[in-house]
Amino acid sequence: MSFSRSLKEKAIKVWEDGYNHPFVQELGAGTLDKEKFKFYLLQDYLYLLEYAKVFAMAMVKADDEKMLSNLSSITKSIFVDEMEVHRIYMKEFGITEDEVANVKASLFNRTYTANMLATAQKGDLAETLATVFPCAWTYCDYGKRLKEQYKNNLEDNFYKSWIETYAGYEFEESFEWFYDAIDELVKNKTDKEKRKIEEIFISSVEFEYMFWEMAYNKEMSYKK
Ligand SMILES: Cc1ncc(CN)c(N)n1
Repeated sequence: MSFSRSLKEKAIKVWEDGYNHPFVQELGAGTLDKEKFKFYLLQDYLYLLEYAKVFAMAMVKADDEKMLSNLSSITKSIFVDEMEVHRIYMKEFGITEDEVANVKASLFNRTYTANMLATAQKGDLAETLATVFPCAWTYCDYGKRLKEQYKNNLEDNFYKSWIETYAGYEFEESFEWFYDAIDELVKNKTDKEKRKIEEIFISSVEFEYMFWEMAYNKEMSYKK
């Protein structure tokens, strides 16, 4: 198995805990409290703005045309395809543009995005891709699995658009190039440098888990 594809196994415990998190499972079953989803949606909107900046930082580190073009396409797909899901649900919830403009990022959301941006700022291109790789890969994996697991009641599921977006071919296509790109970038790295990339990847899987947890508990800040 290639280095990039083996990364999931390195984080398998928290990866599976993420899939089995009540937020993800209840979303799949269609039973998730809409207020929890609304909280997630608004926080995720802010998250995606910061996530897109990591790709902009990756572009500055890239030299070849293919890499630049892939990074530019995924950034476009964040604003066009992923944000479309947000627009659908925001309309459904009657969330106004004013409301969106006034949302404050939760403490954990700020922690997660600050970590991604700091990794991108300090690291090379491989490290920058490793910090955002789980963001795309876990969503694709969870989306596909939910679609299969809950196929019998998908039509009536309020969260069908979310599931179908992340289970869809377009989403997978937007980041599939990551596997070969990471394998190419680590070719000349030492074992120690590869371990660092693994650690960055695992951290982001952990952050993804905690994002579900934050949303499920609608946690804006610390608890006393
Ligand atoms: C927190 C989070 N992580 C990942 C994704 C999928 N790009 C997302 N929309 N939100």
